[in-house]
Amino acid sequence: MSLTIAIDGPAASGKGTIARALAERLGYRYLDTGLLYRAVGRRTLQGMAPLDAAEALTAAEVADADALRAPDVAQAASRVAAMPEVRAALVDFQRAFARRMGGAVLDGRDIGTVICPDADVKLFVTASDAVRAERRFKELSGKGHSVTLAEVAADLAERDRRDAARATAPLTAAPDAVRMDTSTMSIETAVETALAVVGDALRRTGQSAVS
Ligand SMILES: Nc1ncnc2c1ncn2[C@@H]1O[C@H](COP(=O)(O)OP(=O)(O)OP(=O)(O)O)[C@@H](O)[C@H]1O
Ligand SMILES: Nc1ccn([C@@H]2O[C@H](COP(=O)(O)O)[C@@H](O)[C@H]2O)c(=O)n1
Repeated sequence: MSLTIAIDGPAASGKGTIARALAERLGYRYLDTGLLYRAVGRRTLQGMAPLDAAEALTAAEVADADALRAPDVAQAASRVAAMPEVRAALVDFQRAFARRMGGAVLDGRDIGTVICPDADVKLFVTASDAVRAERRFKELSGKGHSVTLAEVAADLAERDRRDAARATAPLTAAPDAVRMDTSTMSIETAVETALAVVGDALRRTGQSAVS
């Protein structure tokens, strides 16, 4: 037996960093569900209509990950993510991924609330607005994007507002999620804190703890 781990939170809170590290330490598969919405958003920037599920998944697989990380793609992703038909088209793929044998870690905005409401572990990862903006600014500048800290902060604020306000699957913590504020945590501390929560779930379900 193995676990399904759902990690949600606002943009640049560090959930992907934690999710990837957990998947690596546990030998689970990892799905960054934001990439699905980014792929759909990118296609709309290219003048195409929002896609059906199969096309979205292909777009996420074939698109160059760095291109999907661009700030205009993030905004487009957040706009298409507010469309119920786009979300509906992506549900089955995400749920099937979570159910496959061998354990899975998924991160996004609605994993613990809508995609995997029965997940064994739910984390809701946050950090202060200033810390998130600083982290994303560093990341984008490091990849050669020409952005200012103020632009990055405005982008995050607009996406968070839209993601939390939409009617379908808004960004919110599941009532049973463990909240983690990573504002003052190093990456190592954040990963160890998440691993401790996973360790509790493994013991609860009679499985051996993470080594
Ligand atoms: N605890 C931390 N301390 C310092 N930097 C961090 C920490 N956690 C993550 N980062 C850095 O912050 C940036 C954003 O992290 P990450 O991509 O994990 O966020 P995210 O919540 O998955 O964002 P998004 O939803 O936009 O994909 C990355 O550059 C990452 O290396
Ligand atoms: N489960 C999810 C995942 C993402 N979104 C939307 O996609 C945008 C980009 O996501 P990142 O995690 O890559 O930043 C995000 O702002 C959301 O609008 C979503 O709705 N549900």
